[in-house]
Amino acid sequence: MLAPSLLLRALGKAPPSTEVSAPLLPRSQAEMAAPCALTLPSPLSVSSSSPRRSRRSGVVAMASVGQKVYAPGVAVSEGNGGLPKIDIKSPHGSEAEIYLFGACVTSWKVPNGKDLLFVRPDAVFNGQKPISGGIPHCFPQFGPGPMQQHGFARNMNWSITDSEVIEGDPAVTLELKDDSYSRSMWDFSFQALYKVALHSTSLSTTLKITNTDDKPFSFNSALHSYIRASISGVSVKGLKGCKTLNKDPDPTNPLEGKEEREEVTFPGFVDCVYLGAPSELTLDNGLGDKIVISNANWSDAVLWNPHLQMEACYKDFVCVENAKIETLLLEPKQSWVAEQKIELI
Ligand SMILES: O=P(O)(O)OC[C@H]1O[C@@H](O)[C@H](O)[C@@H](O)[C@@H]1O
Repeated sequence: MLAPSLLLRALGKAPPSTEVSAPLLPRSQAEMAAPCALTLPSPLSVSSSSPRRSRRSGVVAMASVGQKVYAPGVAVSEGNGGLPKIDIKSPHGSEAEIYLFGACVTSWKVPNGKDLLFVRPDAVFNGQKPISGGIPHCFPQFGPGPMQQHGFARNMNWSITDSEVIEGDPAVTLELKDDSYSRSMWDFSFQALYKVALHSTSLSTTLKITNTDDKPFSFNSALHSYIRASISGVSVKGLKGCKTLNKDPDPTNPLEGKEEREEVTFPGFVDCVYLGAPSELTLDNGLGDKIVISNANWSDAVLWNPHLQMEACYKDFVCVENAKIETLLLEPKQSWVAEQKIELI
């Protein structure tokens, strides 16, 4: 049972919307709709004053204002450190957990019970430091840069704006808006909407950043995905030919190069940005699983394994991050949308 104060935080500041949240775009549509930055004519949220339910082309949505009513397969509970988390369960047997702090997906279990994500043993759940593991956000800065490492979205509380069932599977949408904390680092008004949709063998996320200010802003971003692995057996396919920015040895002065390998492996420390990455990478996690990480509009990728810098856990994970490294400019009212799908094949 969630403590009342936590429940209030979980229910968040914004009323859930039910009418206009679209199912995840098929890849081709997402690409067409968002080649770079697109202007959406109308705001995304339509608020309701009482719980209600709508059904449109396979989408069932349930939401309430100030009441704990979510779509079937979606619940809010108390997680580590008393932080609220969303639990989503698919009737196909997969499940995921998302902390409102950082909108961080910390667990994604496929029907055989395996959790394909990894949370570092040094992760703290105190609502102060970002959660080190799962899929943290890097926004509005990937870094290094003038702001704190990876920006602020991973250490702010997001709120739930929508929950729905799409063709039998649950999905939730979280929202982040600027506040005094974000403005102390980045003085802009913005809205981030993050939709997480569970399927039997895949997890999709759609991130939409909207400039709600009256002046343009620039940002970059990444989904810093920690994938459970056995590092000596890990390989990532699909990056051959990409321009690389190798952050080893100096992250502030990365070395330019080109990836020549069909398969990238992790025999030691790796911290490398791949510019113009393809829309699909194949990861062998070294544990017997093949995972396809596909995306629309995340133009770049990052591979990271800390090796002996994190002696206690480096063997157990690899970060394969979809990223937008080259700075993106959004004019007032413009939005940028990017989608990621992680699929066990
Ligand atoms: O420990 P953090 O702040 O989550 O960052 C971990 C790493 O994240 C990676 O994305 C960066 O490329 C690395 O340079 C960085 O060290």
